[in-house]
Amino acid sequence: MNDLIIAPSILAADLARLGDEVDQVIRAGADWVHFDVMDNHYVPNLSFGPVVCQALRRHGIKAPIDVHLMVSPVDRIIPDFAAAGADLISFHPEASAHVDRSLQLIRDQGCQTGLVFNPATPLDALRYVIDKVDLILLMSVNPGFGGQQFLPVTLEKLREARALIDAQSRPIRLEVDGGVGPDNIEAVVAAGADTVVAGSAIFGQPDYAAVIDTLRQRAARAAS
Ligand SMILES: O=C(CO)[C@@H](O)[C@H](O)COP(=O)(O)O
Repeated sequence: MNDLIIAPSILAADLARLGDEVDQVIRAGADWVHFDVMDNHYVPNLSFGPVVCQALRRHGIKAPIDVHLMVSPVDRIIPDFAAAGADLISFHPEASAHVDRSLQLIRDQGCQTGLVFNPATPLDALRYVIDKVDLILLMSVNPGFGGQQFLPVTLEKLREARALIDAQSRPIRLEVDGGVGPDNIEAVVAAGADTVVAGSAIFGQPDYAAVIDTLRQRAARAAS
């Protein structure tokens, strides 16, 4: 398995102290910053946009920023996030009229690409574009809110996505997002995830290093 990447979702951080929260969670051992963008249209909630991403870069955050667009349409905002310092930009195929074009647009801006699948969305869109995808993100909750319960059907879908990825000749990361924490990280990693988003499981604890350490230890059990 690839090295495990832990990407705390800043949606669950104390947003009044966002720069310090991100510094703290990266110092505590997190790998990426997961940046959830909600537009009150594709999902029934509103979060933050490129200016906040840029503010994190200006604050001095060097860790990769993994932008998850829960917006429709997607193309107009992609260059803004690339300019704001995103490293990877993911979107939902049903939110883009031209999935191939949106993936190419992300690449043209110098970022890595991700396609995101809601719990009830099949992986079909990958069939014709997998050669342009650097990361597959499986939602294990319906998107729009942090702090929801993990949907167990995701495990089967992770296995399906893992088989697809393993049949490719180039690396693609498999990320899971929603309701993931110490109680189920072993199961998601055993099912094929190599990149784990966790919001409330990390920011809801007083000691970020302790919870990230627990997540890594439990994930390692999947390999043994
Ligand atoms: O994209 C989303 C929700 O739409 C996620 O990134 C959640 O924000 C993860 O939060 P937890 O379920 O880990 O609290």
